[in-house]
Amino acid sequence: SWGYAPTNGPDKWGDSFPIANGARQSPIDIQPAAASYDAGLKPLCLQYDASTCLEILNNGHSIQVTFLDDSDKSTLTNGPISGVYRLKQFHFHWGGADDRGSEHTVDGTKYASELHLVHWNTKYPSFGEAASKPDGLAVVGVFLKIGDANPNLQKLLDAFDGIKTKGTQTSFADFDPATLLPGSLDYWTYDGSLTTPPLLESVTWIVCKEPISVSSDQMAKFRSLLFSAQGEAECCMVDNYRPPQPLKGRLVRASFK
Ligand SMILES: NS(=O)(=O)c1ccc(O)c(NC(=O)NCCc2ccccn2)c1
Ligand SMILES: [Zn+2]
Repeated sequence: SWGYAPTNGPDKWGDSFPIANGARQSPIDIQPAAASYDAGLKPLCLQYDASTCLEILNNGHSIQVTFLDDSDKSTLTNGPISGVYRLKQFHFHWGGADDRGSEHTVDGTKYASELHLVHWNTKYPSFGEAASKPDGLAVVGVFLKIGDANPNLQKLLDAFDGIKTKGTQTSFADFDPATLLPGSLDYWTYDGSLTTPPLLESVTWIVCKEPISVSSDQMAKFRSLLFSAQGEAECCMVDNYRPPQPLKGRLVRASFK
């Protein structure tokens, strides 16, 4: 199945998922000078309840923290979207070294990692239903920039020993994802897709301009995870990012001047 190796990575995804060459694929290179300031864009409203945090898992592509999404306890409202979107999960993408790892880039600049907070539109009955609709999902992207250690990542990193291999998970309670947001919620927004197969063109992307910090040592913890399952030849979970895709005439709007 799909992955990030030369044999099954991003350049091969189009063989099984032809939408890989579609009109609204993600990620993209964001060029701030070409973005259009839209005074009509509202501030993001992210309201999360730590008690909805369920577990942390290694799904063989990334590490993912999943949330109870049977009520409007953890939601995204306003910003570029209308209605209420529920938080389903968050996960990361990162590189094999500090000079790469993010999926979106800014004027070609790659960050060491990128956090994705995945929300689905409650006008649909579930994430799975929403994932196939053009307005079904909204993902907030936050860049991780190498600098001081980030204390808000530590609880997450401390859980990694229990989820080293593909298919492992552990309970993970009382984590507030708002602690991973930057001080400013200025953002760029554009219509895009899932950045992994099935590459569904159902995502309103909301990429924060301000990164959060992560230290080199903390990044090394991410790189100690494995793509491989227990008993398989060990394969380090690194470079699990899709490179930028053609903009194909799309408009990128900015919430700030
Ligand atoms: N990287 S991303 O675009 O934020 C993102 C967000 C939510 C996702 O479910 C995915 N992709 C993902 O989970 N793919 C494998 C499982 C899946 C998800 C959706 C529909 C069918 N199968 C990517
Ligand atoms: Zn992602």
